[in-house]
Amino acid sequence: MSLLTVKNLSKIYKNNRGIKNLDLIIEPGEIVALLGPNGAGKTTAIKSMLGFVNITDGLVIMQNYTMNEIEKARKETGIMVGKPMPYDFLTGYKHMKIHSRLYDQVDDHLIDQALEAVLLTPYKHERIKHYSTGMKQRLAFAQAIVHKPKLLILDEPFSGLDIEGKAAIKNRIKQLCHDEQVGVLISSHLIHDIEDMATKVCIIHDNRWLVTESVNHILRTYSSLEAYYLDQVQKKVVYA
Ligand SMILES: Nc1ncnc2c1ncn2[C@@H]1O[C@H](COP(=O)(O)OP(=O)(O)OP(=O)(O)O)[C@@H](O)[C@H]1O
Repeated sequence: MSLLTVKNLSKIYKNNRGIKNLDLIIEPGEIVALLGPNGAGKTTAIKSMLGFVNITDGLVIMQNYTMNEIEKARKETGIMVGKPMPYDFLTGYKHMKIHSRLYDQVDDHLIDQALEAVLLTPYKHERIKHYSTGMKQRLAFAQAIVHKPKLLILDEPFSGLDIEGKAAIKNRIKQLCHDEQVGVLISSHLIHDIEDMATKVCIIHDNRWLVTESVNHILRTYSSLEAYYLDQVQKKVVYA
């Protein structure tokens, strides 16, 4: 059974922008990159799947829940959307402790594991107001994985991260997919951020879905994901 099925999803704002006709499936163990330039509709697509905005049309089934039960689906999913906004006066550890009250199964061991995965162990008793932007981003990822969800939905998770922070998060994502068959959706406007981990790419451009394709399949024909991406965008311009 798929972890996420999105069919013909559209969210069209009054200005006629947003996202149109998105199709996407995430199976256990897959890392799906939602690729598109700034303003393409990535965040709108993710907010629509998660029920944070009312959709215009389409179908979403997340971990066997329909849109009517999206709150249950969200609780079983690891989510990073928007700028992290933890309480500055808490320590990283206390922040995780309070967040974890949402879940029965999260104990100190899981909190420590999540903080370790994002290299925050040495700073866990420091107040968040002393964290850098990248440290807050890493804390947001720790928060997303702490309850061991089977599905992760991450909107631009690498923004503001340095090389080590990015590598730590990528390694944990790959490990979760490989060892625990977690499925992951990662949005990015940078192919280089996802090319060493994505198993599938979903390209959106100009507020429209273009294509969803497996990376193995793409690399049989194209020399790189970048070449494939540029070809898809070029075809769209020609046929528009
Ligand atoms: N609340 C809103 N009302 C009207 N238009 C909106 C709203 N939110 C986003 N848009 C428009 O919808 C389009 C898609 O925006 P979205 O934020 O989803 O893009 P994105 O791909 O996530 O971009 P970025 O990479 O810059 O974060 C943009 O043209 C944006 O201006």
